[in-house]
Amino acid sequence: MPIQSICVYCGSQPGRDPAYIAAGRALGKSIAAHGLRLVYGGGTKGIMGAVAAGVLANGGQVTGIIPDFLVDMEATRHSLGQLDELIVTQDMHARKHAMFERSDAFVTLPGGIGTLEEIVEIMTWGQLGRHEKPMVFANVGGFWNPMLDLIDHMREQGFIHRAHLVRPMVIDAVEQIIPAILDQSDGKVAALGQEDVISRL
Ligand SMILES: Nc1ncnc2c1ncn2[C@@H]1O[C@H](COP(=O)(O)O)[C@@H](O)[C@H]1O
Repeated sequence: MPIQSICVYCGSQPGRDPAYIAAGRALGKSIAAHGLRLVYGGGTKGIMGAVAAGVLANGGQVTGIIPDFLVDMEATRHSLGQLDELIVTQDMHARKHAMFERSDAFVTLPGGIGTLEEIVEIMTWGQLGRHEKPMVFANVGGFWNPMLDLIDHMREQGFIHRAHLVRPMVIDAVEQIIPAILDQSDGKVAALGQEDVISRL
């Protein structure tokens, strides 16, 4: 099944380093340039807003999936009207399920607790054999290193079972992410030969 849509998990805040917002915009641009659809949480601020803006500014398509209560928290409600598809769910559970169902791959940019929860759930479902969709940590400025260390620690201590099912890619350069996902889905990731920028847990 060809990759058609990319789910991006990321912070609803911009973070301290301007590189995070720049990475969000660049990833959005890359998604649009490859003719793929962005699926994301519908936020219009922070890195979430930057990714969506990056897609829309480059003629791409965006599906925002947002729970009812968060629509009302969005000060810029009108901005949601700029998305070409907006799905409003009853609650967070329905939202996360809809994001999973509509996405062919998952990318995690820097973010906070919400972002962490989202990618951990996707890794959990992978470990349980519920999907084989590509997963990527966009390791902007080494942001995810503490998380990657924790996962290594869990593995060393014997808590990562069926580890072959939980093998997200770790990619530093945002421009490399979409090509790596497309190559993985073609079974070509080994041929990339870029172990310095693309590694696997
Ligand atoms: N304003 C928001 N709009 C949409 N979604 C939001 C918003 N604020 C938080 N969220 C949810 O949280 C994650 C990101 O959470 P962080 O804690 O900022 O990493 C986002 O995907 C939504 O699920």
